[in-house]
Amino acid sequence: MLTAYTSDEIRTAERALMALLPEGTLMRRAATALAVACVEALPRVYGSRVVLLVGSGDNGGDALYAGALLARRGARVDAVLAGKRVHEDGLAELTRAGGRRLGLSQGTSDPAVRALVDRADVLVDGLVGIGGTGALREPYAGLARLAAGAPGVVVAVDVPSGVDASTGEVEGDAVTAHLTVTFGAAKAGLLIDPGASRVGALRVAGIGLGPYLPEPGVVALTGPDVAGRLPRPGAESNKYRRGVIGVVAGSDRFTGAAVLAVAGAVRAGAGLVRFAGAAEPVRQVRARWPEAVTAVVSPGEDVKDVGRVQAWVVGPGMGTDDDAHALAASALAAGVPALVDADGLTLAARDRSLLRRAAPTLITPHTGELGRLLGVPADEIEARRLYYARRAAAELGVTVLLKGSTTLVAEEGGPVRVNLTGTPWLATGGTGDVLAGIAGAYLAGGLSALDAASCAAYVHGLAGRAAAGGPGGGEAPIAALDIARELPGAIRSLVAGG
Ligand SMILES: NC(=O)C1=CN([C@@H]2O[C@H](COP(=O)(O)OP(=O)(O)OC[C@H]3O[C@@H](n4cnc5c(N)ncnc54)[C@H](OP(=O)(O)O)[C@@H]3O)[C@@H](O)[C@H]2O)[C@@H](O)CC1
Ligand SMILES: [K+]
Repeated sequence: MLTAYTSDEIRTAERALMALLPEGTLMRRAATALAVACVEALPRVYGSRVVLLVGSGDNGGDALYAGALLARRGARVDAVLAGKRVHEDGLAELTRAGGRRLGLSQGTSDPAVRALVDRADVLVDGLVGIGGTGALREPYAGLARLAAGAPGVVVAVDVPSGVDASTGEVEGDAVTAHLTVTFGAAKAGLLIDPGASRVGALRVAGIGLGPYLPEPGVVALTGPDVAGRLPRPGAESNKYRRGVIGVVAGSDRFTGAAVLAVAGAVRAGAGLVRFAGAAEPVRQVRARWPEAVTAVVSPGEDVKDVGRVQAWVVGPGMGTDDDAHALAASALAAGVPALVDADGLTLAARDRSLLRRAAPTLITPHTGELGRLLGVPADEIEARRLYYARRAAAELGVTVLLKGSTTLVAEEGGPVRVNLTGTPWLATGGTGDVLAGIAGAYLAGGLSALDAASCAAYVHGLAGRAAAGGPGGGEAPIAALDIARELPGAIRSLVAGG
């Protein structure tokens, strides 16, 4: 499991470790790791051009010491000093190694600065790290904009400047890096958008902080974590023991969501799928998924008549009228785990009592749906994903899977799980319905809401990548049903350790 921390947690650990070590040890460890990363990013070090963007704090100090190491290996190193102060020892080290310095007396539009940035093979962003607060101020903001047009490799020191290391929030200009070398442990903000998309490749450089770190507030499951959690049939299994999932989805107007949710459930390995809905979606589901047991539910009927299930999925495409409300309420009245998605969430936004249940409840909103549930604009949620995922879990008393550029799974009292698989190509109609089916199958298979949600997000992301053209993620458009098709292969390679 990858663990991630806030700036304060890192600082506390850093203080505890620093008290045991000679002064400057940690910075030298950090600078060495940073210099090694720069060496690897360069075709050859000797004769290459390295430009350091240096802020006033220790983040700048790291850049200066790393620059000194590169200068000693024959690189031409120029430091652009952006702050009112500079890490004096770091600057002295760079100067001794033959590096040069340039002030910003003429501002960031200084042609000399632009020329350096334009010719840099590697541009090192040492403006601010975990000490950064709020939107980048000038002249740092101007340098971040300049870095955006740099032709060389942009390497961020600890955190891309302008990204809040604790939350991933980005208030103004921020550096977009090709590679971020972060020290001691991952910072939560490096895993969560909008910050995460500024990070590029992430390298965590150990500097000995491990024993001093607290319980993490943010974690990410890795492949083996997910493989170890997935429900798998044993010799004693039968379709009922493996988990029967009930799906309440679709309407005479919207039939696709029903087919897609059932597809996710079947392909994720549900023992049996029971589908309940209006006549037309039932017809469509029967035609596409003969494996499912279907029942037409007329207005006023109770879904319980469909048969016993171990978990319900309620909502995709079911509509939001009174009949839909009654149907959702009858499924959610059952004392088994339930997943509420899409129209089910719109209904819950109008009537929160739908979510007040004794059995575990998982909601799977995108930012717009969560916005309606909390009464907050969607773009505000997009900007502060970690905060709102946590708040929703606490306020609504449910497990929250917040979809979008980085999927988060939050439950009160525990660390938030970030999903690291996926591809931007997943942002297309119907993929959420497939995800609901997968997570519902895992709930029915006996996983907790937290595990069902995070394992579903993981395999959904893997299948999405495969559908887009390859295990690492290709660049091809995908349709939602492609994800269901790729699921068995993705799960197979995950379980095999691939
Ligand atoms: N943790 C570890 O174990 C290790 C940590 N190490 C390193 O130390 C780094 C932390 O260093 P740090 O504490 O000196 O803070 P840092 O990030 O350099 O920035 C602080 C300065 O930035 C400024 N500033 C702030 N916000 C701003 C804004 N919005 N816009 C513009 N300016 C802004 C503000 O300057 P001021 O405005 O006061 O002049 C403030 O003083 C850490 O990220 C890692 O790289 C390694 O060396 C060793 C191991
Ligand atoms: K930085």
